Amino acid sequence: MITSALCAAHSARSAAGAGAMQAVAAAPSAGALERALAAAAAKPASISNASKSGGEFEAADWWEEHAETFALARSEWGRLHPGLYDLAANEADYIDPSLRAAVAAAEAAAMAGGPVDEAPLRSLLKPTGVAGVWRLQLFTPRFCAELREELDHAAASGVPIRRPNGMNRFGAILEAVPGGLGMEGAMRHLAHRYGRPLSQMAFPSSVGLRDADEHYGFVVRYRPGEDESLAEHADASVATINVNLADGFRGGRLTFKGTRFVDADPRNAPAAAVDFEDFAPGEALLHLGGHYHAAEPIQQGERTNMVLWLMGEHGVVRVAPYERGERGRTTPLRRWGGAEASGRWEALLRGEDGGVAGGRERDEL
Ligand SMILES: O=C(O)CCC(=O)C(=O)O
Ligand SMILES: [Fe+2]
Repeated sequence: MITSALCAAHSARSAAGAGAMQAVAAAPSAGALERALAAAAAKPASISNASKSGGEFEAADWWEEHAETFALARSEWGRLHPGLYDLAANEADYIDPSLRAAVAAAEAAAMAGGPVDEAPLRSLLKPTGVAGVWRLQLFTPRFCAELREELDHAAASGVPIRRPNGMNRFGAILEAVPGGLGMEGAMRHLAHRYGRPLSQMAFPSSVGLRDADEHYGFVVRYRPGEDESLAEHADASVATINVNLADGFRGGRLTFKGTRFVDADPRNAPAAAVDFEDFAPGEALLHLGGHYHAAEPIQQGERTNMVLWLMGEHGVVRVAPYERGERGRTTPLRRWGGAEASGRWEALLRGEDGGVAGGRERDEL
């Protein structure tokens, strides 16, 4: 289990991330790149990405100490594809057109007061052969190519890049945490407009109104001689989106077992595999964070995936399934009310709402 990964990410975000973000907004200070490279050269041996579990705390103090310098150094080095950092403004380039259109239609219906027909959206979620694991085209191939190039560009600067989580050692954190790449605006947009409502729709008894408001986005990379596989675990998320970013590899299937707090003996449930080999760039998996999974060894080439973990405020992961009619359970109207919608339902969650929970919506609770 890597449930502590978020704790590290969240404390890092509040302790040093805010400072780093402010620093990026200021004019790049000359010499930050030089200072970052000097810090990298003097990197203590403990930052060796050695641990395959619990690694989220590896050298946390060192990353916090240098967070501002590294963020400044990155802005001095510059971005290769600045559009990636503003997903909201560049959706036409990056989000799959069918998904975009279906989401826009659902949002428009919700804003008009409903009803919201989710059939077009549901038809975009394809079965994978593993119950509870869905497949969808999320990004355009262009997004995938540009993100991979952006990671290579960031690595070429020599500014250290922090490991993505406690188990994966290679890749990058896309959030505004020390050692991360600072794409938190894009991750927030992806989570709020797509990840949250899609996971609420796919898993209505596990993902409620406020259970997927926060996000932790990162990239994992598998190649011979580095990370080749990933041990069985559940994520520090209520739901996870895992996007295939490239093709040209063999192996690396994900095997799934049961789901924590849902299945009686989840780790001893029979395993079923999803093979990324026939996934196009930009095709994604959507699964519950509590669904135990492992990555089989890569056999040939390199596999790079972008992962978005979704969770509630302060990194809280809701594990109890919702009962029918339980407050906080979503309906189509509530899911697609738009990025700002969750605030509209506060009254409902406090039990003060008289209108929204009535009429047509009541049947769906
Ligand atoms: O290898 C993958 O695609 C999955 C990675 C994963 O499960 C994780 O980082 O939580
Ligand atoms: Fe995982």
